Amino acid sequence: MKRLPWLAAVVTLVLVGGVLAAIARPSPENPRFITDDQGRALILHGFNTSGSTKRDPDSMPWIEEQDVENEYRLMGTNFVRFLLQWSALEPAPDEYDEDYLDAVAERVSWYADRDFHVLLDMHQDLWGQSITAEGNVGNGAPPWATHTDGLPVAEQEQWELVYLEPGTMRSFDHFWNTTGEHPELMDHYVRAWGHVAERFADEPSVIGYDLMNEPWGGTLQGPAFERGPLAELYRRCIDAIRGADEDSWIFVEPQAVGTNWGLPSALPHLADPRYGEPRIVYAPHIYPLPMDLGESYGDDTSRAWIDRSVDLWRTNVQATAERLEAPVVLGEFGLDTTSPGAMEYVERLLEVSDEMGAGRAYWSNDLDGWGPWDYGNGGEDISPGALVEVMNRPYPRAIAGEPLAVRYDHDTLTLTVSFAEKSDEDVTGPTEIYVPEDRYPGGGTISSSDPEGAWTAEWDAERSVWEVESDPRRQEHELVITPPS
Ligand SMILES: CN(C)c1ccc(C(=O)NC[C@H]2N[C@H](CO)[C@@H](O)[C@@H]2O)cc1
Repeated sequence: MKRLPWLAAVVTLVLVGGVLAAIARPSPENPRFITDDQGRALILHGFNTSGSTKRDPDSMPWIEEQDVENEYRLMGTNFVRFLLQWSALEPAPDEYDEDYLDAVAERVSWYADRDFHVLLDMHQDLWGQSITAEGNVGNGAPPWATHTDGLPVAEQEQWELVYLEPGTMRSFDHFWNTTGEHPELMDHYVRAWGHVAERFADEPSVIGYDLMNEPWGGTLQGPAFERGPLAELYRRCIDAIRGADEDSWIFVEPQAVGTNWGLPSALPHLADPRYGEPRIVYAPHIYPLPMDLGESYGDDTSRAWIDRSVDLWRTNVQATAERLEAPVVLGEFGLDTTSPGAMEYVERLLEVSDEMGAGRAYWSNDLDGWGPWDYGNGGEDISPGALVEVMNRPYPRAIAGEPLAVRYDHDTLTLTVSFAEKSDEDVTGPTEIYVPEDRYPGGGTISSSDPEGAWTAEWDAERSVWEVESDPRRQEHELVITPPS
């Protein structure tokens, strides 16, 4: 991609300056957290798995079970955004491929056996493979649901521009019923989600469903799209899922364009008909515009623009999460790990998601220079890349209370976890903190603000996790973990 620093600066200045004036306002921290069946707040930390799914003949990621084991051993992750393909799920109208779902379920079990939380992501990019005859550009929707009306779709040097191709625009316009000619498409999509929910409703490791990856409104953009057909799709999918699964969390994304850069979303509040607290999660992505334009975090001027974009993104994400009354999971963040300053950028986003109390999934677990692996010999030789050390950081997997703050100081390797007792709810089980054994032999040193003898900490060497039982008589607790003193 050509470097256009002056354009990056001008465009970002306009975006950040203009929108900050209109939108920026202090907003309360993340109003809620995703909780497990013991009422504990979950901090989700993991990867998108994987980009390779888009081109795999079976629509499966490249990973095998040993790769899941390696990921846990090397990085202690507890979350995976697992890519699904509608085209594999429903190869013909109302015909579901149960072998495909069996293959998904097998991979879910690999993660379940290691206490991961699995988010099933109905992934699309550029609508679907059959927007071009070669089938090598888009992914997601099946051919029978793709109506380009014969309009052209030319491949582009920058893949994103294919979203603007007439045939791609038409395919989306038919799906959102902007044309009024194919209302059946959204019907099928909604029923497909209902079928997936029926299949995984009783799988406790499936934490939830991400209804559509990076939605694109075609000729309908911005609030007209997000508050119109996108919200309609979400409401219908929520109802279909709740007809089969009362308890999983339902993840909704804003339109990608603009919000990936930090601009505000107009997504409206979405009701959850389940009995009890709503379980809707706001799941935006972040790809700062200066980086999309080729700037790197290693350049001081660009880093300043990127940091301002990240701050804008955070402000607007928290405003939308407040409106949705939803916890936040950063569904995608990532970059070319060989670019200058790449690891500092990742550290910054891990810090921001910690401060927001947000989960996060790095894009992506692939052998492609963005992922955590160095690889050679056609992918046969895989070894940990630079990203592994950055992602392999101590973090609280589950917090037995209401999180107040999670702070990791990578200079002193000190993790601080503060949380309050939740008097109004039953919370059972320990606070679980993953600590990488390599830099914290034996789990390092752990301390609590609770009185001596009123709290306990057990080191589970097999999982590399501290299990902490705190003093219920204390309203607030602060745990501090450092390398062995
Ligand atoms: C014009 N539109 C609609 C558009 C432009 C750019 C992206 C994008 O960069 N997305 C970032 C990453 N997300 C996908 C997977 O979800 C990756 O392939 C992209 O790198 C998305 C949409």
